[in-house]
Amino acid sequence: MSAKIAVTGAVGRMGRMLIEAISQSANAELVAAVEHPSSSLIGSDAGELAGLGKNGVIIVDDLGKVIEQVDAVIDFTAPVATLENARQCSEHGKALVVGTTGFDNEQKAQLQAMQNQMALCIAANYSTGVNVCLKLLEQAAKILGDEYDVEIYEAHHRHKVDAPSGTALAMGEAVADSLNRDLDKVAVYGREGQTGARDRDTIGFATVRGGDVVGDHTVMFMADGERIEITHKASSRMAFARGAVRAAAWMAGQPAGFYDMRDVLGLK
Ligand SMILES: NC(=O)C1=CN([C@@H]2O[C@H](COP(=O)(O)OP(=O)(O)OC[C@H]3O[C@@H](n4cnc5c(N)ncnc54)[C@H](OP(=O)(O)O)[C@@H]3O)[C@@H](O)[C@H]2O)C=CC1
Ligand SMILES: O=C(O)C1=N[C@H](C(=O)O)C[C@H](O)C1
Repeated sequence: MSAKIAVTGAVGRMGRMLIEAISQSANAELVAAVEHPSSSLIGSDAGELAGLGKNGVIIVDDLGKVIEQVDAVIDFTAPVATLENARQCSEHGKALVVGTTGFDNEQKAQLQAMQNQMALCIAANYSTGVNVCLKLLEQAAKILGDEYDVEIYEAHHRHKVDAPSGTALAMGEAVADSLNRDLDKVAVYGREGQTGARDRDTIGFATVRGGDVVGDHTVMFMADGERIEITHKASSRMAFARGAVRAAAWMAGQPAGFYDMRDVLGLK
């Protein structure tokens, strides 16, 4: 049986891609689409906006109007919108797949506190490739230990509003945890001026924004005489969308609790 899905942020870059990915999935069915109340596209056909032709799903301005019809919600919007949608999912016990990035610590805590009322999946990146990279990074960091300097580079399109990317932060956390470091204490977000020599335990982040770059991430482990680089390059948002739809179909059958894409892929 296919899971009945609502997509929030339905007209956004990821929203449209998610609607297309659902149309290609045997395990998911689009039953609702939600957009910002101020959008001129409320009342439009979601399939048509995604370039698929009419599918009869009319875009509404509030998740509350459609939530009873769904098994799971996929939300790729912005932190404030995601928190509001999560509150509605928790009140109705609906599964939620969160793709939004850029939460502050307070927002993260508010989201995580809802895990007892709903099946909640949060991942900064739903592509299979990035989740395999996270696993490889844990292994590399454990083997290489403290002798290698770790730096993380990411590049995205000119419209991205948060930095560093959620994926870069997740990669930093994977490495820091494996090295028994606290990322909040060792992260360096950019360097300028007389910085002094590199502090051994730091994990540096470098951010590039421009053009239509879908998402590039490289983690470098550097020592005297050699360097290892683990790189992921996304060339289509479909890689994220397919993963999120897979997660939503899986989450629809899960008990309340906190999950990420590595649970969905069986990588834990
Ligand atoms: N986890 C993953 O695999 C991936 C995560 N992302 C993340 O997903 C998020 C969305 O990315 P993207 O699709 O490129 O962004 P877009 O800006 O294209 O889309 C976001 C959508 O959410 C809507 N939205 C924003 N704020 C609100 C609000 N307060 N209430 C209701 N609707 C709102 C926007 O409407 P409006 O334009 O009217 O504000 C828009 O339709 C980002 O955080 C991004 O980092 C992206 C790709 C992959
Ligand atoms: O905003 C984007 O586009 C992306 N955001 C996610 C992130 O912040 O890591 C995932 C992906 O890299 C694309």
